[in-house]
Formats: sequence, structure tokens, C-alpha cells
Amino acid sequence: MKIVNDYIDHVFQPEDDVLEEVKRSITEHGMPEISVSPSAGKLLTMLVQMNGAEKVLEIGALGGYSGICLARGFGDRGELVSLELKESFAEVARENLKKAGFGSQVSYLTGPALEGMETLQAREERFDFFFIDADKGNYANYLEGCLPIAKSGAIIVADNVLARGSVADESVEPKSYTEDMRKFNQLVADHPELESILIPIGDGLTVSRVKKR
Ligand SMILES: C[S@@+](CC[C@H](N)C(=O)[O-])C[C@H]1O[C@@H](n2cnc3c(N)ncnc32)[C@H](O)[C@@H]1O
Repeated sequence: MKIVNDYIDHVFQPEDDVLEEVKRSITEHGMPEISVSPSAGKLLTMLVQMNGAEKVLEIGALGGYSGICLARGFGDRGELVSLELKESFAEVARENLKKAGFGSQVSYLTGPALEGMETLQAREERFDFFFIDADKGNYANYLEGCLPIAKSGAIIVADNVLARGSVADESVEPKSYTEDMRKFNQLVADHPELESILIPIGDGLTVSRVKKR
């Protein structure tokens, strides 16, 4: 997986100075270096763009790398809401989104994401794009939490669904989240309200479209 991903990153060169600076800030703040891969970030930008999404919900902000990639997809005519457990991480992300030119288009709800999703549902907010990238044990709950606040035709993307290949390749040492991801992938594949596929970029992304209802 790594060789193929390095090749894609090398040929398509999806990372620029702004995103490199985000990574530096993550290191300087002693935060975990677990942002999406450059190519996965580029794919997020393109998916938001292609879907014409203007209201995007991110679950798991870290330092704002994927947030910038999502915001680049809607440019100056959209809004990103991001759910992040840690206030200190949300502060770093907020600062990085501001530097990238999206300061007035992003808001952070801090605390457990499931609570944040309940708040959004109570406010009757609706989204046309979701990116799930927080604690893996809750992916199924996040998916179910997205559906009541999704517009018809919305896109739901989830990261790390290949668990470094261990979901499919028994020769790869299992990760702590391998079994969670196997169950999540099956849930997404069989879900009656979704049409889905898995794209093996980065650590693997499921891309689902909420069927018309
Ligand atoms: C993999 S990182 C997100 C990376 C980010 N999407 C990016 O690519 O730039 C996971 C993030 O989810 C956050 N997180 C973990 N558990 C959470 C929870 N229960 N609710 C909200 N955020 C959570 C972590 O603090 C961390 O910032």
C-alpha cells in the first residue's frame, strides 16, 4: 500500500506550502501526525467540488489539514462545521484554516462528536458532505448520526477503512481498529440507504452517496 501511495503522491504532487505548514504546526504543537495523506486530501477537495457541496461536516479536525482540503472544494461559497474532541486541537485547526483563507467559513464544536451531532440535529442543520475521521470504534455511530442530518444525495466519506491493508491482507499485522473497520465496511456496503465503494488511496476511504428519498 505504501509504495503505491508514495507513487500517487509523487506523480500528482497534491501537497503545497499551505498544507506543509499545517503539518509543521502539528509537529510543533506535539500533536499526533495522523492527518490524511496528501492524495486523500486532494480526493476530498475534488469530491466536494464535484458534488457542488456547500455545507460540509467534518468529524475529527486535528490540525485542520483535511479541513483545508474540504474547504478548498467549496471555495468562497461554502461552510465547514468541524467536530473535535480537544479544544486545544480545534484552536490549532482554527488558526490554520484562517491562514488558508477560510477563517470566516469554519466553525468548531468541541467535545465528543456524537454530542455535537445531536446538537446539529436539534438545530435542524442539514449537510451535503460528511467526512468521518475520528475514533474508529464510533464509525458506525457516526454513520447513523449523519443520515438524519444529510440532504438527499449527500456524500459520506470515511477514512482509515483499510487499516493499513490489514482488513484484507492477513500477512499485515492487525491494527487496534482492524475489526472495527471490517464491520464498518460491511455495514456501509450493505446499507439500504447508501450506494458505496471503497477507494484504496491513503489508508482507504469509503465513499457513500445517500440515495434519493
Ligand atoms: C485522525 S485525526 C483527524 C485528522 C484530520 N481529519 C485530518 O486529516 O487533518 C482524529 C481526530 O479525531 C479526534 N477525536 C477522537 N475522538 C473523538 C471524539 N469522540 N469526538 C470528536 N473528535 C474525536 C482526535 O482528537 C483527532 O483530532
